[in-house]
Amino acid sequence: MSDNTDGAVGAAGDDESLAAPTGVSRRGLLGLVAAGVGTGALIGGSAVAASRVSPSVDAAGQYAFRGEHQAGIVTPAQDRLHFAAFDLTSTATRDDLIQLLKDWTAAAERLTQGLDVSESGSVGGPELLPPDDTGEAQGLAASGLTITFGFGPSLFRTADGTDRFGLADRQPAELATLPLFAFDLLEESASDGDLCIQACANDPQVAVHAIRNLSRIAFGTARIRWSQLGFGRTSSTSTTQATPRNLFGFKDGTANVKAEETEALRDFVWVGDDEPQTWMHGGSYLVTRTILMTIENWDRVSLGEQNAIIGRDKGEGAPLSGGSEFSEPDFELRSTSGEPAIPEDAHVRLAHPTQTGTRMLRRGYNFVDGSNELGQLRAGLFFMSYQRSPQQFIDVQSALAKDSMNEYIRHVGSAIFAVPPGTRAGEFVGSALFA
Ligand SMILES: C=CC1=C(C)c2cc3[nH]c(cc4nc(cc5[nH]c(cc1n2)c(C)c5CCC(=O)O)C(CCC(=O)O)=C4C)c(C)c3C=C
Ligand SMILES: [Fe+2]
Repeated sequence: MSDNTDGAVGAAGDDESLAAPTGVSRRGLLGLVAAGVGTGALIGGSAVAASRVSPSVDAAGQYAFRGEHQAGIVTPAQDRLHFAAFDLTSTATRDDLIQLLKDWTAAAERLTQGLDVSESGSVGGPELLPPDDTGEAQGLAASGLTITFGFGPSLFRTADGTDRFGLADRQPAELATLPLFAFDLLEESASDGDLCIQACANDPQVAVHAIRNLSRIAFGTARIRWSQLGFGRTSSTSTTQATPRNLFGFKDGTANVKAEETEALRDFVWVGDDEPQTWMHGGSYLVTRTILMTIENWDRVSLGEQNAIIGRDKGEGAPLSGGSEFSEPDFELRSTSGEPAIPEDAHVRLAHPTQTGTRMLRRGYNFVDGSNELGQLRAGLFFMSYQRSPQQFIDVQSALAKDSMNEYIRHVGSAIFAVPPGTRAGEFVGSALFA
């Protein structure tokens, strides 16, 4: 498999590629069943569960769970997110952790095929027992679901240095809690975690169903520490996708590392063979930042000032030095008054590789989590970035200390996870860590 395939087997539903899905939707599956084609031949030779075989409500494709890299990184960013960070319970043992990862692997592989978590699923089990699957995804297609797992620093060593699971000597040197940055106002309720699961799909119910059922499987071994729903992607991760907009109304993701940039993925996203912890080869580091955006204040800022803060124009997303959306910014260009066309404290100037010396793959989502007593929305950007080294994020975030956007945002959550490489046939997620 090439560097950027990420295990895709179907078109899997980004807005531009929905027209040509090649994954087998439940509706398509039923048609083939009716035509006498054995279902075992269609889905990896495994028997298809009796559950969730009602017609699909859409025809989005599927992504293979197994592959060289975990799906959900360079996979074209789906429109919906449910993210959860977990802590192991105080009684959980190394064997419990391994069993959990095995159970999660089996369930995730089924879920990404649009199936219930087990063969008996939501309605196929005994009447006297709670069903294996909660059932709210019955009748829904796979919807491009990807499930991506990560390991936090506290899985390797607790805050007081305890090696709970015999993993301390397998901790990558770079996997450490991020430093406190200027303006950070971090809340424990949105930070850190032993494990994480990122579920992305084009149907919110499918993403929520995945997290709900995976957390149910973890009962007694791990529980959710914090979680976040996202309703609209704020990045494109493939050149086949249109650039979406964040809640400031700007195009976001224009200069992102894209799935088609094989060399950039190697240089900036995938952990290379030089990492002493071999179990991380082909993996990546995920940073999450819960960033509140004071949109009521932002909405009172003039268009010209908004453009100057970002360094791009709100309509096209073109750099203020001119051109169109994908033109390279010219940071040397000055206006007739002698001022830089892209201000010194503009977001894109400070975050640009010419300033930071690095890039990252951003995969964030918009969120609105209710409102406060003043009627202000608790809105923001759930920022996620994948990088070969956490230092890349640290360098960019440090450069953003001078960002004029800081007046309108507040970082309240922060976490880092080592995301192991893809799971091959016969393996469970992260199995090389325990070898
Ligand atoms: C530490 C990394 C970054 C954080 C945190 C971050 C927050 C953040 N960004 C926007 C809006 C935009 N960001 C844009 C570009 C951009 N942002 C980062 C990094 C972080 N952003 C990078 C590396 C880049 C690319 C720089 C480049 O190479 O040109 C843009 C412009 C469009 C684009 O290229 O994506 C916008 C708009 C918000 C609103 C925000 C926090 C709420
Ligand atoms: Fe940004």
